[in-house]
Amino acid sequence: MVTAKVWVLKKHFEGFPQTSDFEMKQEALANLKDGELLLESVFLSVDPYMRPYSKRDMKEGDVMIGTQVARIVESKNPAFAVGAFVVANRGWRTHFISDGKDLNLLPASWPESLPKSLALGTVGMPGLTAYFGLFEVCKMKPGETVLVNAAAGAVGSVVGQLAKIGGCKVVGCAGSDSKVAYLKKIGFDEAFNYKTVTCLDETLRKASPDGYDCFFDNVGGEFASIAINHMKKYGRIAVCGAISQYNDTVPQKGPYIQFPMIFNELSMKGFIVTSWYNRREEGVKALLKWVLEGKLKYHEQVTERFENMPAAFIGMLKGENLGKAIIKV
Ligand SMILES: NC(=O)C1=CN([C@@H]2O[C@H](COP(=O)(O)OP(=O)(O)OC[C@H]3O[C@@H](n4cnc5c(N)ncnc54)[C@H](OP(=O)(O)O)[C@@H]3O)[C@@H](O)[C@H]2O)C=CC1
Ligand SMILES: CCCCC/C=C\CC(=O)/C=C/C=C/C=C/[C@@H](O)CCCC(=O)O
Repeated sequence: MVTAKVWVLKKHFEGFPQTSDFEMKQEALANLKDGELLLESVFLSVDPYMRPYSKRDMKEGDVMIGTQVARIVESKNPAFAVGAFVVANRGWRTHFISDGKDLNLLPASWPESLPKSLALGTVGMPGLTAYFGLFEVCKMKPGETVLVNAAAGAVGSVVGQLAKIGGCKVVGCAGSDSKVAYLKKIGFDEAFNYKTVTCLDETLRKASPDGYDCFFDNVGGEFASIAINHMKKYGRIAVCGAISQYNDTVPQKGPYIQFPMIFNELSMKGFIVTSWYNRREEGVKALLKWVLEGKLKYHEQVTERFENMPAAFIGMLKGENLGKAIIKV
């Protein structure tokens, strides 16, 4: 009998999550039935969506939502061999049983040399978010100028590099000087620390005096309200996330945005990456190719041990991660 360790949401978050909001429990797993398989999580993901989704989708006592790269350790399902690796969406747990219907095998072309954790980041949901957000929502064209915030993170760092691959000028911001240095290292044309600039409006103008064709917004809030005034005519805004608001206890008051929307006839579209999952294979194939060609660089903020998962989640929300935040079990 295998016993899984799981993290449950003990108490709904109020403001920033606290470690006391989580509780680790043990879960005895039954013996496999025909068609089932037993898996162990090898890498787990912590992502910003877990903060707002926990309020919308979870009740206290539920296992925290999330995805993992898992290895098949026992199989009574002929379609899945022991030793194979999959991406699953089974939450914060060390082991789980599946009937195989909710598993995505890692591509057969995945080279041994490439960390399998990338299937949770650059070559996984965040990378696909950047891919579809840029190509299908922003519809960026060569020669355009792209702005992206949270640019040193799992999604933003891919947005900037894909925009460079697409022949665009890229401006990004992040919350530390070391992250800004990283952005310049991976090819951003302009990068700034939004926490230390004296005037965001002036900084955005200086970075691109003609304005921006595409704005990939991961942050929302005041940044977005200022940035929208720097959009070129017919500019496009991909509303990807609003992490500046996820931990608010009192909703922020957003200034008036209709004027630049109308005056510059802007397109602004919210999107959720799972709406593009019918083309997931296309995206993963493209991202994997660019990584292997060295055109798409990656960085992972790896936290060791399952027990440290809440701290890693809180740290990511506070900006302590460079690149994708990952837990190595
Ligand atoms: N629509 C969709 O389908 C998806 C949307 N998303 C969204 O994309 C965004 C980025 O996600 P992801 O790349 O996974 O996360 P990141 O790896 O970028 O980590 C979150 C980062 O957000 C930044 N941040 C945190 N609080 C604030 C704040 N108050 N103001 C500005 N920046 C802040 C921090 O970086 P910094 O140092 O820059 O402050 C932190 O490192 C999130 O909003 C997320 O919800 C992600 C996946 C799918
Ligand atoms: C202040 C309100 C903010 C609303 C937008 C919140 C988050 C946007 C975002 O980050 C979306 C992420 C989507 C992630 C999808 C992950 C999938 O791997 C599975 C997620 C769970 C599920 O839908 O089954």
